[in-house]
Amino acid sequence: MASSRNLTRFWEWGRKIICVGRNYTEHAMELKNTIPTEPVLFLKPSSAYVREGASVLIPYYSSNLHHEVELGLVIGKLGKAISQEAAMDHVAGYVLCLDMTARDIQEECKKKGLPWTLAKAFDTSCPVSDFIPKEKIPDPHNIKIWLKVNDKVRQESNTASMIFSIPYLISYISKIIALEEGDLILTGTPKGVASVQENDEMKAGIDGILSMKFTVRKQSH
Ligand SMILES: O=C(O)/C=C/C(=O)CC(=O)C(=O)O
Ligand SMILES: [Mg+2]
Repeated sequence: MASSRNLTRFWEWGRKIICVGRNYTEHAMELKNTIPTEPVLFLKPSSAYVREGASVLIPYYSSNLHHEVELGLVIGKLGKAISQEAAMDHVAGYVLCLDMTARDIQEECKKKGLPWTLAKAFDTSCPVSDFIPKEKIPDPHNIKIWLKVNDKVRQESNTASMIFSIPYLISYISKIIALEEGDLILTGTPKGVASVQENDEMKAGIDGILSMKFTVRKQSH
């Protein structure tokens, strides 16, 4: 039976946010990571969502918050162990996302062998754009995504540079975690990640499709 919920406002449903890391060679290299042979996965809670008009917060325990602009895949129907051939049938649309990352905390977690939750999953760590219907992006492996801070370009790349394709990611993830309507997959960030400061304005976009703006504020204790 079809859901009565509005998929174009999937962030209100409280479904899963599954993030892929190190999916662009030049970004893996800028952080001195090896190039992965399988996707690197982590999760964010739905409380991480933030929409234009609200601020992105620097967590009180971090002094190095990084932006990561990413293409997001909005899942339209339930699937487990989805084949690569069927994968695109499970995509209902797209969003532009920021995977906000407390890089100083992530470095500490990596050194201590701890999970990345404090670095990646805090409230406001997942700004999202309006929903983009699937038909508006006929080839998601050939779009330009970009991010500016205070009008200066920081990230600019084509999704053609992803290491693992979208069908591969959907197939790989769904063997481990069932994908449900309203889930979001972040496909990884290209190179150029860097710090933002209080009062900075982040503007990000997909060429020819949309753009979005967020202001950075400090979280009070
Ligand atoms: O391994 C690291 O140092 C950092 C990895 C990430 O933050 C991965 C991503 O979130 C990404 O590549 O988009
Ligand atoms: Mg990321």
